Amino acid sequence: MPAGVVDAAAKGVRLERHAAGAAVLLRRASGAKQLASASSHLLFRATVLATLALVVLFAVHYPSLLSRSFSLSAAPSSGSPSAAAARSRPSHRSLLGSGASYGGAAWEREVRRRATPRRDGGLSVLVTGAAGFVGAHCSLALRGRGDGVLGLDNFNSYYDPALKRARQRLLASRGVVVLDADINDAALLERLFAAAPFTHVLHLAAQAGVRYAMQAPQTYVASNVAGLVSLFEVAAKHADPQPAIVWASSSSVYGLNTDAPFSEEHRTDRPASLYAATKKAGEAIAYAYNHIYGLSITGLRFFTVYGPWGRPDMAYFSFARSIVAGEPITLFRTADGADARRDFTYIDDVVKGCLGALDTAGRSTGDKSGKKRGPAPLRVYNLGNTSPVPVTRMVAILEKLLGKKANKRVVTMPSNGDVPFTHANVTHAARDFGYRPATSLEAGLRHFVDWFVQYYKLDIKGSNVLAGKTTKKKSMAMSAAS
Ligand SMILES: O=C(O)[C@H]1O[C@H](OP(=O)(O)OP(=O)(O)OC[C@H]2O[C@@H](n3ccc(=O)[nH]c3=O)[C@H](O)[C@@H]2O)[C@H](O)[C@@H](O)[C@H]1O
Repeated sequence: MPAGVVDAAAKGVRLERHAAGAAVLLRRASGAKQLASASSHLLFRATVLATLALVVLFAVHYPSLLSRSFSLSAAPSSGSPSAAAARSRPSHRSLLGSGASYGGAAWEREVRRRATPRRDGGLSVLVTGAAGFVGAHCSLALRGRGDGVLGLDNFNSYYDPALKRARQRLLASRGVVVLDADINDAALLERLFAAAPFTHVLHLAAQAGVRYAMQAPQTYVASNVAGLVSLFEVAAKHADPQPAIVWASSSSVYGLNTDAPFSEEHRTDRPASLYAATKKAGEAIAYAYNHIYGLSITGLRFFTVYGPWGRPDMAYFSFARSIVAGEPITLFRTADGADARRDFTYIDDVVKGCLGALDTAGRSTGDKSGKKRGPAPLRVYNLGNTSPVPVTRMVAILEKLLGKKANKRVVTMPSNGDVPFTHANVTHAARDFGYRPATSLEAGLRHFVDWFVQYYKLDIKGSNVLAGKTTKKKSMAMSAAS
């Protein structure tokens, strides 16, 4: 075969191959096109279905977001507060989410609404530790007089979180929302201050308990030092306007002070526990933030606060439980055989002190730019009862109220942070905001035991609590406050 023919034939074969290849490519291309078109149909349908599902989900949850959760109108009826609280759902959780999920326009609107006072000249207060003992009582009192209140609490398990949840439900039933949030979550605090112009912060979130500090020292640093700094930082640098801050210090800062009664002028440089040391550190930190940023700061030194809805870790509460259960209680005596004494202070008196401190807290003088216009108030007050009582006397009152003898074991006070006595001088608080403690330990414990028996649904025969002997109205003051 001539070479040209061979070439032509070869070219023809190549051309045929190319043609065949092109046909295959074309077929593949058209297949791909069909596939792409089928996929886009599928994608379109999936998008439509997903959108529909989202619409349905939103429709189901929207009411809980804005109405059910915030129309917290189911007030506890008569009967035990716990039962009433259990009937009221913790719906604000679904409403306000938790932690990082907080935010959005609807959330901000609701934060603002909660923070808005309902009376002329009312305060707008962010309460930290609002599901705690003092926090819950103060939140209700503030709300009851028409101030705007928004609470937050991290619901830690230092003591039974179920009690904190019960307080939260009670507050919810009175229109106070408590967010699940930690004071160390600076981003959340910033969002809160961006959403609402809080005029005041009542900062009660803390790691409490004197003796527990031996077991869990870091939790004290995290809450009482790092948490305090976190709050001060946001209040100083992000809040506009800067709020005035009233916060919980402690009688324990007097430590091994022997001058009595304890005055704010006495030395507080001998803390006997890490708890006391963190509260003392808090007072120094407050000084620095006041000095640098012009934050108005008031520290309140609480003296062994007790009452209904109290803290189960405290002696009066745990002793009551042990007496009812027939279990032994351990009483501490000093090395020279003296009874430990405490200036037990009733919760209603402390609430009045907290509100008085808020009402008289002057304004902060700084702004977000870091400038301050002049000195801002820096205050510290004792909130005690001014009449120390031996712990043995406290036990005797409980025995009488519960109609049952305690099984007592007396030991020498271990060196775990305890102090032998506390005794408050409250002349400064009396002078500046009319603080006058008015509740004897007998009366206060009666209110506590009344609540205690109802909350835990105890049926105590022979006690002085039931059979209408107590002033129910008074002991249920917190649940009745609105
Ligand atoms: O004022 C405060 O700043 C602190 O008050 C509270 O501390 P305290 O005054 O130590 O209260 P609390 O534990 O109820 O012990 C009371 C008495 O019972 C004695 N006590 C205690 C336990 C025990 O098993 N036996 C006993 O005899 C004990 O020796 C003491 O004499 C808060 O807990 C604390 O968070 C902080 O707020």
